[in-house]
Amino acid sequence: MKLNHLNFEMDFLSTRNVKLCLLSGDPSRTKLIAEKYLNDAKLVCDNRGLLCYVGQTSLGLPILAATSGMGAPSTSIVVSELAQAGINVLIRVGTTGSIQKQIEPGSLIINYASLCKQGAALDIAPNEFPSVACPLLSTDLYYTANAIHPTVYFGINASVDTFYEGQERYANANPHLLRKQQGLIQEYQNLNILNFEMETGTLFKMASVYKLHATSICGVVAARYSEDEVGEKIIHEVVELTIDSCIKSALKTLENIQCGKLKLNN
Ligand SMILES: O=P(O)(O)O[C@H]1O[C@H](CO)[C@@H](O)[C@H]1O
Ligand SMILES: O=c1cc[nH]c(=O)[nH]1
Repeated sequence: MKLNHLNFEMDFLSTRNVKLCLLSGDPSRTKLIAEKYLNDAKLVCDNRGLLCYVGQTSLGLPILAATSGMGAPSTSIVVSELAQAGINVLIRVGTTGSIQKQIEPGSLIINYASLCKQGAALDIAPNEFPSVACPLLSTDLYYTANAIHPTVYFGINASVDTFYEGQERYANANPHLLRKQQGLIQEYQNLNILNFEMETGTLFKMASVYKLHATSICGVVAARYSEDEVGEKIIHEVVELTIDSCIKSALKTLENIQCGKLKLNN
């Protein structure tokens, strides 16, 4: 039987012993991972902008590079189907906007927990259910990233459903944000939240409920603490540099699992 959206046979991955996955919001990042960082990558799904490739790490063992799409509803479909297909470790490789002044564009952030303000997650677990990463996976990723990149941060993010209103962007088709969105960045800065993005919170809740292991590493591509218009923008020049380090770090952590150096409890 085929999966509803990922379009490959339910047992396609398990019969090839593929259990580890790098999950990106952007399909072009999935393609990049497959073509530049994996050996012998083969496209196994191309449906609705959701790309999946099976390829091998430098250890000659298989992993999946998959697309979540943007936001929690799409992520929830993809993560559920990957779990049905036997994936049990997921590392989100994404982009993010920093809200803390010390975290400049070009830095990496590993999130070990999320303030999860996402509608889709409410269909999976109660609002109060913690949105936490796998601690062992996150810690290993923190060390691998530090060996690769000069500026790596470890902390809590806010996962929200909108890129504009939900992240207090005034340079928007709708500059009249609801009162509850006005001052959001300041409020979250005071809560020591490091960054905004749109998938991690739901991924973490799903992983806990489905008994999977998940974590998240993102490149900082926007400085949301900046008062001027620059802070509202994605800095595209920084994306490539940070994403290269995110992918290398996440791959190294998956290789640590493959060679037995990192053991995750079941
Ligand atoms: O770069 P990706 O992984 O898509 O992640 C971030 O970028 C998108 C918004 O531009 C959202 O999906 C957000 O979470
Ligand atoms: O500011 C940003 C940058 C990337 N992704 C987001 O969700 N927000």
